Amino acid sequence: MTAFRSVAVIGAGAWGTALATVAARAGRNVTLWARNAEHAARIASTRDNPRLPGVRLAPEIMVTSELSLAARADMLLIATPAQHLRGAVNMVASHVSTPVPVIACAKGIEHGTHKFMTDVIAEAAPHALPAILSGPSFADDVARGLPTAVTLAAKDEALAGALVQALGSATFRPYHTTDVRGVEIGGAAKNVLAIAAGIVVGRNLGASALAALTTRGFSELARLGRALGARSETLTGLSGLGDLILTCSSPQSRNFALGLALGRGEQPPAGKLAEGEFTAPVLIELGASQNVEMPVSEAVAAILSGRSTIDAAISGLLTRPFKAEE
Ligand SMILES: NC(=O)C1=CN([C@@H]2O[C@H](COP(=O)(O)OP(=O)(O)OC[C@H]3O[C@@H](n4cnc5c(N)ncnc54)[C@H](OP(=O)(O)O)[C@@H]3O)[C@@H](O)[C@H]2O)C=CC1
Ligand SMILES: O=C(CO)COP(=O)(O)O
Repeated sequence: MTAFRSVAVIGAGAWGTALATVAARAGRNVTLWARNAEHAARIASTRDNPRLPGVRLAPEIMVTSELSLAARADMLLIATPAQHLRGAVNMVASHVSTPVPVIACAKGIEHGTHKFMTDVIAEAAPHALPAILSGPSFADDVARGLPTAVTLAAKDEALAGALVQALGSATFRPYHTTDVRGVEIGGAAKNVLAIAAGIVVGRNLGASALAALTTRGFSELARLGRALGARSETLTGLSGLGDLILTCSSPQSRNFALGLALGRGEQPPAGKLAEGEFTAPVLIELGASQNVEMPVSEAVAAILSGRSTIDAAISGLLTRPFKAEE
């Protein structure tokens, strides 16, 4: 397996910037690609990205808006929002003719197609070796070198292991798996559930309610995962339960912060990407197509679309028939 000496990160947002830092720390030659030339030039000269304020970019990281420079790396990390991943991979694909690993770092499901991120990569870049990186990891923590652990999945175990070797370090510990779908489901669903958790806190429903919501949220994440063939150890692992715990318990999460504002009846934070907002409608369509009950996700989707008030959604969840715990 190749040593993966060079890494390009496509998308210079908070997560792309943190991942560039991680790859540099792991000893790779790193290129960070921003779509906007002015933005790229400003980050390159100031070594600071306003999307991840307070983090100084290591001098050895090359920042560019030239896609041909980035696309020649030994592996590509795609760190755009989930709904823009196809567009980004389409652009990269025209520069890639060898089987290079393309790792999805976004958490979501594509609107319209219901496709998960690695399926989008496989369609948009037929030469690529799709993989996914996901797990409990705030960009700010990762960039500052605080200890974090994530899951990295590829269908080929040797490839997943080699990618982990290339990106891992003492403070960024990826665990490898071949359960690509399990990793994708956890990352997508937890963002929707984190909005619900934020609402619970914003409405002052108490710590017991938050624990109940998080646990019942995990139940529906796991039900959907099982229906789609995910392994239980993935669902209870870093990219499933691990990321759910993180984002359902911290206002540092933009999804939780969105729910918190909604629950308090305040304006949601402006200009902050909360993927759960985009994932919610697709997640419940996917659940329905699999005959999987997802009441918490459905409540979030109904609130976000204006089909339900928060009070009606909470009352709907609390008056569901009693049933056996599974
Ligand atoms: N932040 C975090 O802690 C973590 C985020 N993630 C996931 O990473 C993904 C990205 O999130 P994050 O970096 O935080 O979001 P940000 O909003 O910080 O950044 C998104 C970046 O994507 C760029 N972008 C948007 N559309 C395109 C496009 N079509 N082509 C190329 N680049 C594009 C934006 O460019 P521009 O600046 O020009 O607008 C921006 O730099 C999400 O799916 C998120 O769930 C995963 C783990 C942790
Ligand atoms: O995915 C994340 C942490 O694992 C980041 O969460 P938010 O997108 O909710 O900020």
